[in-house]
Amino acid sequence: MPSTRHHPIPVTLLTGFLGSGKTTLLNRLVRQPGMNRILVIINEFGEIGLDHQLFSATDETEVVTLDSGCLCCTIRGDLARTLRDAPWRFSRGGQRQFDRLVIETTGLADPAPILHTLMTDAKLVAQYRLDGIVTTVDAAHGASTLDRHPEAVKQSAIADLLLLTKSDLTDEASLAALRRRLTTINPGAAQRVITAGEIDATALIGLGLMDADGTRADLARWLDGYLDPEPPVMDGLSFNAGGATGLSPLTIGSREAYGLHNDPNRHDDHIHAHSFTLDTPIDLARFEAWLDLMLALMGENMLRIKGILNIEGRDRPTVIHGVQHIFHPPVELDAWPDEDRRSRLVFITRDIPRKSLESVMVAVS
Ligand SMILES: Nc1nc2c(ncn2[C@@H]2O[C@H](COP(=O)(O)OP(=O)(O)OP(=O)(O)O)[C@@H](O)[C@H]2O)c(=O)[nH]1
Repeated sequence: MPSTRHHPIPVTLLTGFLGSGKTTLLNRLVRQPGMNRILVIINEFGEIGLDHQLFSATDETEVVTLDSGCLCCTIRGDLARTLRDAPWRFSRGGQRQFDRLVIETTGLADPAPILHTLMTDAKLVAQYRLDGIVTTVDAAHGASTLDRHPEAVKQSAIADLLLLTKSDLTDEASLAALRRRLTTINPGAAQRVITAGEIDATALIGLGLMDADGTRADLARWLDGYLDPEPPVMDGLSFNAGGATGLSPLTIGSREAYGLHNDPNRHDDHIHAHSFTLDTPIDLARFEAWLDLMLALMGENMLRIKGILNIEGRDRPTVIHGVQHIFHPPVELDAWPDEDRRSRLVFITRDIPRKSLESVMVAVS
């Protein structure tokens, strides 16, 4: 079997609501030059309209609960097996036939269990690394889908890149309103408007935290969508820089700033992105204790956590990356990407008051 130990295969998770254009996008992508060495796994049983040599569909008949035993960690057993077997199944003469994996989820799926599997299954952790989460949003029906389906809100909330599809079926004002709404749900995700799945494949690559060599030159882009105090579409942003504690909280995307009024029945009004910068190095033991407690208490509502940490006594930055209560093992980067040595953390949460996060952030700094 080809070794993947030192070069885990990058994985792109492609999610998005039913009919939002995932398959259309994939069919266009795999035809682009240099994209023939992508393995596409479709986590869906039934008719598949993908015109590609290297793909595998999984059969959702068996449900497996991972070790943590909770509902949000149930995954289709067949998918986990397909992922484990793929490197040898798609190899010829001992040579793996693919360099990148794309997993397309079913439109109604919560993508979290798939991410959990990638992060916790020891064999998969050695074989693969998550490169990014791409979510398609139907520009024509996106707003009503977000209104009616919490799965769609969650798919948007955890994305690294949001692709607004079917822009030909909507008008500019509706598209702009949808974009603003998505910005409030997930201010750090880049947004691209596409038609008929037309996008350069390179735009979907390298969205994650780590480069293959363990450094991340573009770390700023990864976090700064959340941290930029003056992003162009976000007037009304409240920014409280500095303070006696050295804690610089940044509240992003208040709904009123976008002309959106809070409505507890709207799914996305429960989702908030909270960012923090910490000027002083973090006490690791206290931070870990806090994180364990937070995740135990509100794991399922902590949708995504990303952070670069300046840990007391360490010269190099440590990055953390979690989906709900599951974390990638923390990774120490080779070097800080720039002069900024502050710890930066982003939490995308559902129904977690900012104050709960804030009080403990002060405690660890
Ligand atoms: N007008 C228009 N139609 C599109 C566009 N992108 C996709 N479609 C159509 O939308 C329909 C659904 O697209 P799919 O690519 O099958 O969507 P999907 O997300 O894979 O759907 P599921 O697998 O059911 O979740 C198809 O009829 C596509 O031809 C677009 O940009 N414009």
